[in-house]
Amino acid sequence: MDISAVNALSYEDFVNIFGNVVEKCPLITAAVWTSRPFISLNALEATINEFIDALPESGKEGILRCHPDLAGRDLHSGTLTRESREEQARAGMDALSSAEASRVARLNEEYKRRFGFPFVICARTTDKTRIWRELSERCQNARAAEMARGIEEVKKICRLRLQGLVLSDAPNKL
Ligand SMILES: NC(=O)N[C@H]1NC(=O)NC1=O
Repeated sequence: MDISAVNALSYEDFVNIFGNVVEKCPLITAAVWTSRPFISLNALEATINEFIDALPESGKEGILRCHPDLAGRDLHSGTLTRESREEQARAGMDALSSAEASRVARLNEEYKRRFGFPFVICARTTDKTRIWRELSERCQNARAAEMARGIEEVKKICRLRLQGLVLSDAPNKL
């Protein structure tokens, strides 16, 4: 689908197709629909990012809380969204040893206990080793820094999901 086809979508089709570019936050997609027509994929992405940036802290925390833990309950119970399942699988989260699974569960809980929202990282741009390292290191950050970093990771995830849905006229790099 190219950007002209995106602009021609009905509201319902737009939300059905793009409603999960930010995990479990179709409200964002519904809100940016009114900004069409988009001159490019980058413009659509920028509109989503601007909407996110304009949210109060509580809204940004809400976006982070909509994200499933890496190798967490949703993965084990098969209730991840298709996008999250594919992303987590690519980072090896579905093939952990029991020791690794226990470690990531413990680190996720420690992170959530400290910040009140889950650790979020763009799994498609990293790997298991870097996830371990980032999860440990980022746990030491200040809450405000982690809120900002988590939202930046959400935007990376969103960009890759958009690129999977819309033909871009220029090669986007993360
Ligand atoms: N917690 C977390 O980062 N989850 C997300 N990351 C990603 O790339 N896909 C996810 O499900």
